Amino acid sequence: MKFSRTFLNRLQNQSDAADTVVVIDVLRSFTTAAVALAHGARAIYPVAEISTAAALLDRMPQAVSVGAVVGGDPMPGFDFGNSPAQLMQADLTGKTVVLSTAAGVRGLQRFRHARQLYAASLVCARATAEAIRAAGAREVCFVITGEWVDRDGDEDIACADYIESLLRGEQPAPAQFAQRVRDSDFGRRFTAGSWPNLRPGDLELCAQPDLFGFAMPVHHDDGHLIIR
Ligand SMILES: O=C(O)[C@H](CS(=O)(=O)O)OP(=O)(O)O
Repeated sequence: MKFSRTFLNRLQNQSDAADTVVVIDVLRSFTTAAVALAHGARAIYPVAEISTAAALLDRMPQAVSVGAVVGGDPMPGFDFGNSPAQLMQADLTGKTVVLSTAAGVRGLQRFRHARQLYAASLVCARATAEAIRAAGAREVCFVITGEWVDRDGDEDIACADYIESLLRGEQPAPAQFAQRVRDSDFGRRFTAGSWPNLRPGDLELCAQPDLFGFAMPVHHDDGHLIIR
């Protein structure tokens, strides 16, 4: 198996990886998505544009809207912010979720034509590695969504390192990757006390390796991406 990395927010090095693409967003989109599925959501539509989210919500009035703007403040008018800790308290049994976030969802849309596409975070890292192996991947490209001019993105790089190590047949110690999530530039904002919508409870959840035993393959449904 061959491995590569792409950084969503760099103009350079944007490969058009077409085999297996793993879009990583530990803080917080794909931890939020995993919690939503674990709490009963039947499907998640990751949409980048607000207009698309609005159209889907019009078509599916029972759907739950989850999202945040760049920086992490909740999307105005949505039912929930991009907060896994908040969703842990919600009963989403049988619900459809429309997820609109600034980085993770954009990464999925950017690589929507990959042969196999996964949304991944630390809470489902081992299950993601197992799903990739079972699908017979030849080339795996990890997309790092959390690197910005003022953030190192190491929460996502750590998750990529962990999944890649598992795929190489190594036995990595999960705790070191969890610590990197906490120590990342964005991770430290959750404990700084100066970002009211970035709360420590979210960081604690996002830094739990393999909390869930399922992967999040992304499929196509009537012109939209869908995670079931
Ligand atoms: O809401 C979040 O935690 C982040 C904010 S930002 O876009 O990285 O500034 O969004 P996400 O898409 O989950 O990375």
